[in-house]
Amino acid sequence: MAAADAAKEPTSILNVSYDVSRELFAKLNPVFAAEWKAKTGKTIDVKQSHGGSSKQARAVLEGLPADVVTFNQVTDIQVLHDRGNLVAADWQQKFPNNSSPYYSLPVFLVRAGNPKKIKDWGDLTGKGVQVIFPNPKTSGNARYTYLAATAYAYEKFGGDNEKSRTFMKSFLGNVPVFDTGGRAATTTFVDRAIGDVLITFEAEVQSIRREFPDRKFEVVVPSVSLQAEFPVAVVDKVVDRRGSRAVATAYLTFLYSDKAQTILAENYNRVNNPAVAQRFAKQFPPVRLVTVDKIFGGWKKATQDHFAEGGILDQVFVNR
Ligand SMILES: O=S(=O)([O-])[S-]
Repeated sequence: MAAADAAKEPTSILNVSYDVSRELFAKLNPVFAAEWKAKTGKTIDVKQSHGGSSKQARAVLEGLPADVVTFNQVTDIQVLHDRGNLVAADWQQKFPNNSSPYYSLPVFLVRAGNPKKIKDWGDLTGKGVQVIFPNPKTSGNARYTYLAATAYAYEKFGGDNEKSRTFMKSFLGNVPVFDTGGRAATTTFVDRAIGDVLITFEAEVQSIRREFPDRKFEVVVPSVSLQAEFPVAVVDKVVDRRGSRAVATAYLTFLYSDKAQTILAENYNRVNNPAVAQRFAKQFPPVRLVTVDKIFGGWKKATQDHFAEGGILDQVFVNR
């Protein structure tokens, strides 16, 4: 790089991320900064921004200068290409595993002793059970929950659409409040003590359990859940303007390193690195995971069918 360009290199980058990843990236960022310093002699400060993932994607489209995005759903990155040409068309090919350095799934957190005896999705539709998860219109986390429950219903009712819709109507009818993001849903369940079950990513559920040992929350892993991906991308338009491409790319590459994969697994995110996955295997109960591609024909179709204006979500929720 020419001296003039090097002089322009920024001393910070911004990672715009989903709602419940604050603490995770607060752990990863200083490790990356130390590695970057050791390798290049340069100081870098990785700044963080968090919120409901689709809301965050909209903010980036509206000008929030993200050098990188670390989201929880491919559509939230794809929209940055489709609507703003901010990321490359082939962004999913830029990093391993379709640019998804880790994965997770929605699981349940219930109150001490599991008083409502909640074991599976089918236990969440009964009278008197209150279910907490955020709004599928603004939160990727919530979309995984909604689709996981739908996948369960499809299986249970042998693909019968009417029965599945009735199931989803009861399920959604048991949600007393739809927060905009995953962390607000956590606050509703933990601090406001509303609800019998919180449904969110396994990493969030485990971190709540560890943070509040005296509350004796219990984790329940349902019989089937949906694989959640956590895709990442360099925001080309921003890094080219700011001169931060090298450090932004190194940052996302770092997420695949043994060190970062270990931190991810320590924080209850499932990883693909075989050695790290094996070392942490005990903390991840086996679960049958289905995918959006297999059950719903991919995110594009799932979004059109379920989450678009007037889609199945609007129909089953409004008509409850
Ligand atoms: O951002 S989130 O609500 O999907 S965790």
